Amino acid sequence: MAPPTPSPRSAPTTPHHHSKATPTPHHSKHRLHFPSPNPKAPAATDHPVEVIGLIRNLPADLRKDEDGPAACSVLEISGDGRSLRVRADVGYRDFTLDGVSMSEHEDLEAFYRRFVASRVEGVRLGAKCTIIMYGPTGSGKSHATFGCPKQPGIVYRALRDILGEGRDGSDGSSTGAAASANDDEDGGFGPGFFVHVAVLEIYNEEIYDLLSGASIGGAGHTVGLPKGNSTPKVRLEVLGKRVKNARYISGNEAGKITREVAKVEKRRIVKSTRCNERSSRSHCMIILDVPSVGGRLMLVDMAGSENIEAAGQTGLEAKMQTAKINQGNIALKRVVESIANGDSHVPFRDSKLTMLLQDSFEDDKSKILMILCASPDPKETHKTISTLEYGAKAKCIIRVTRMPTPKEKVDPEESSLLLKSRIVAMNQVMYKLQMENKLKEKECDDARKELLQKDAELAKLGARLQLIEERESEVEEAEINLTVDERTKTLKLELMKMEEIMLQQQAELTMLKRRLEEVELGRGKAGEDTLHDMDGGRFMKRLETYAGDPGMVKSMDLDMGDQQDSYDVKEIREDSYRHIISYPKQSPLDACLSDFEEDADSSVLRFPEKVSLSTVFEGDEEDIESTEDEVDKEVVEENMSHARGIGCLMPFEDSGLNDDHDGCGSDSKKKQVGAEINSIKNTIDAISARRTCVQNIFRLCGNHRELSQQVKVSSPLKRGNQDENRRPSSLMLGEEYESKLGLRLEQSQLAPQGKLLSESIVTESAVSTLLVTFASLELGDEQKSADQRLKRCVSSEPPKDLMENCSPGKVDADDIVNIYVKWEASKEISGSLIRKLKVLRDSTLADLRKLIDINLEEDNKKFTFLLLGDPSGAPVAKEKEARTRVNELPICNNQLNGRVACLRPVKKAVQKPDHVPFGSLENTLPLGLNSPPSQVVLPKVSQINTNYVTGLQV
Ligand SMILES: Nc1ncnc2c1ncn2[C@@H]1O[C@H](COP(=O)(O)OP(=O)(O)OP(=O)(O)O)[C@@H](O)[C@H]1O
Repeated sequence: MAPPTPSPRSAPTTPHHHSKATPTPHHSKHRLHFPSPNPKAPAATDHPVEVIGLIRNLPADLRKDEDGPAACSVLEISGDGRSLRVRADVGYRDFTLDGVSMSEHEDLEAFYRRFVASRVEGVRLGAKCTIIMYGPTGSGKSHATFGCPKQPGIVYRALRDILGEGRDGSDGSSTGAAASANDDEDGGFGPGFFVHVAVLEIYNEEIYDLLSGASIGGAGHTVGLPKGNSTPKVRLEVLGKRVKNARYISGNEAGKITREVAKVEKRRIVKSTRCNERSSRSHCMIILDVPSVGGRLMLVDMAGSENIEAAGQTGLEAKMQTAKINQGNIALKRVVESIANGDSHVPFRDSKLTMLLQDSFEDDKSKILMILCASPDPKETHKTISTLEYGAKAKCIIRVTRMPTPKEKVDPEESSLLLKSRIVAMNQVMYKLQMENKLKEKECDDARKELLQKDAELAKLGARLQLIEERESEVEEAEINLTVDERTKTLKLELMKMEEIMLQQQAELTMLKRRLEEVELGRGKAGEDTLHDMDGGRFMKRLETYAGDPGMVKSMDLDMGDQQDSYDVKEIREDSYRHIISYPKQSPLDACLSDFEEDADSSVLRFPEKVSLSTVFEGDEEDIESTEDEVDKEVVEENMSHARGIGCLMPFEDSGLNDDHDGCGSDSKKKQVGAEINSIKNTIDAISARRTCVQNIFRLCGNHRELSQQVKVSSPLKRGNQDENRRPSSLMLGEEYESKLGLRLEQSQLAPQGKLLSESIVTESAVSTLLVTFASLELGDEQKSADQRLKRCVSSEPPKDLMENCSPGKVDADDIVNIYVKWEASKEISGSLIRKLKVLRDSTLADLRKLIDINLEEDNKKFTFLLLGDPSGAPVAKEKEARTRVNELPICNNQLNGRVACLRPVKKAVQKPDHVPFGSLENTLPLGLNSPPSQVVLPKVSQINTNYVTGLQV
């Protein structure tokens, strides 16, 4: 027993009954165009494909088997007539279809009327129907489509039904030709209908127009049909789902159209096969349009779906042809299966046949009637089963009818529930939004509070900052005020101290002046009247005043230990500048002073810068030589000048000046003067130790310059408009000391003028020594004896020792060394020659320093000797200067008596006290040659002691 054939869930029992079926699990776009919003609601479905089984009768040869029993049909209708049972050797299979018709029981007319007429009627009314003849070769497809001479096929019957020619329908055995004849007789009855008929052939996947080129005649309304039958078929192109430029037969006469169609049907390619003597090798499609109502009927007679082996085709062309035929069949099978399975893709484009059938499957108004042709021959059982299986699947194709949209139809309950749910959802959303809003408001409040708190903190910080700034400003101001107060106090104290010092100095000066005046007055009474004419008398008084001042003695005693200075002075007293005091030839003292002044003036005129110091010379040898020559020349001139009035350190016997003083050069006088000089010299030696006391005197007096300045103001030596500031310091000193001493050497009291001028060699040191001696005599126990000796010296008898010391025989020219003083070359100083000095060979650098100090400005007095005289030479420590002799200095320009004293300035860091709001009190005492005598400035406070010491180095 064969297994039951699978049937659709709700297969229609009758071909005309369209029962509603539940949707199949296979949903495709072809079935679910408008899904129902409510799945519970029944869906309006439709079966677009009806499957009808058409079982031909057994071939005549099988029914009339003379040698054996007739073949038995393997097919039989079961059940309600819609199931077909296929019998096999081992069983059967039942296939439920929409209808089954067996030719042996029902002819074509009955079949048509039972299964097709209703469809055609629909087409006539405007429906669209596609009738597909499917089945293996020889199963009667063509026979059912076109009929036979006795029984017209479905095409002709449809034409008749549409055009009204087949109302009687009784002649079911009439063929196409017969029908055509009858039509001619009837003359047609469908004046209201008009049809277009096109006949196409699909062969080897090409579409041919069977009407094109066909010889069509008759009374039919034909369009574009050429006459003659020899014209080859025209191949058509497919444009979308339709063919392009297909010819058609138009008319309302069924007979005529039938005849024409019957003619062109003959043009189909047929071939005799083992299964079919006239097997169709192509698919034939007849399209009948009813344009007045829009109906369309498509009849498709498919080629046999046999396999190649079964078809008995041999050869490559035959196999290819069979393959092409099967391609259409297979494509249609796939389309049906895809639609039935609900696939998203339906392979309509796999073949030309399916392309033209696409509208039939997709159009909702289109119905498909699939007629499964089968043969009851037992040999064709497997084909029959295959065809039925295919039909059964096509029957499963359903199409969901259009359902109203939700807008068009809304279920009130559903709408209510939906609205309620929506309301609930909206309430929930609103509640959520409200909560979020509250949360946001809370956060906003917190942020606002935090912001306010931050603002408050910021305000506090600002206030605190302002307070701190105010406090800082107050503290700073207080500190500044305190500092200013402290500095003000300090400055006031310093100022007070300075004022006290100044007052004290002024008091001391006043006292000293008063003492000096008293001394001068005392001396004036006791001394010669001539001394009162000169300012030097006042100096005598001052010295006497000092001598009577116990405070002075006391202060002088404090400096008694400065033996080094006294030693130095002693060393240089005869080694420094040597000048011959010139005295007038005629009058004893006036002439002397006159000559002295003349000499001084001349010296000033001649030696503004180089009385004892030479002019600047460069380091070049030629310059040095020229400078040396110039210096020598000047020295000679100086000697010559001194020979005339003043003279220089020269041997007495060589001076030649003795001859110039006739009447004054007696031997007795000479001896007397020499003895006096010797005496003075001895006295100088004796009181050299008291020099410190004199220095203290000068210190108390301010300094010797001040005294000299005061003396010079009242000195008769100051005459005319000559600038005494230009005088050489040596001359000034000599003049000063002379004035201070009240030294008036009268001609009668001295040696003969000529002798004296030439032989009285009084150096500045000697004069200073005289002063020192005098002062010492005034101050010490030996004052009177010294005074007497000085009086003798200045009166008529010069000390013998002095004369001896100053004798020309004791000062040899070889003992004099010319010292060329120069600065060490540097960025600030060019290293040029400063002065030329003459010193004794035994002199030390300390002696030389004293001489240099006299001729240097105050600011340049700090220097260091360079022993080698070269800038690269080793500096000499100051404490070693007293032990270093000038001979150790380098020789200048190969001169045995020439030495170079190279000075390296000592840079002193002057720090001005920043807290002193006043200008510094500069010590601009006229130490230099160019300093104006009128400037009397107190020394710096911080350098008072130093300056005093420096001032005493003279
Ligand atoms: N119901 C029927 N009654 C009488 N003869 C029939 C019937 N069906 C088919 N035949 C005959 O069988 C032969 C084959 O039929 P037909 O050509 O229609 O087969 P087919 O399915 O079209 O084959 P193919 O696919 O090869 O064209 C024809 O000679 C035809 O006259």
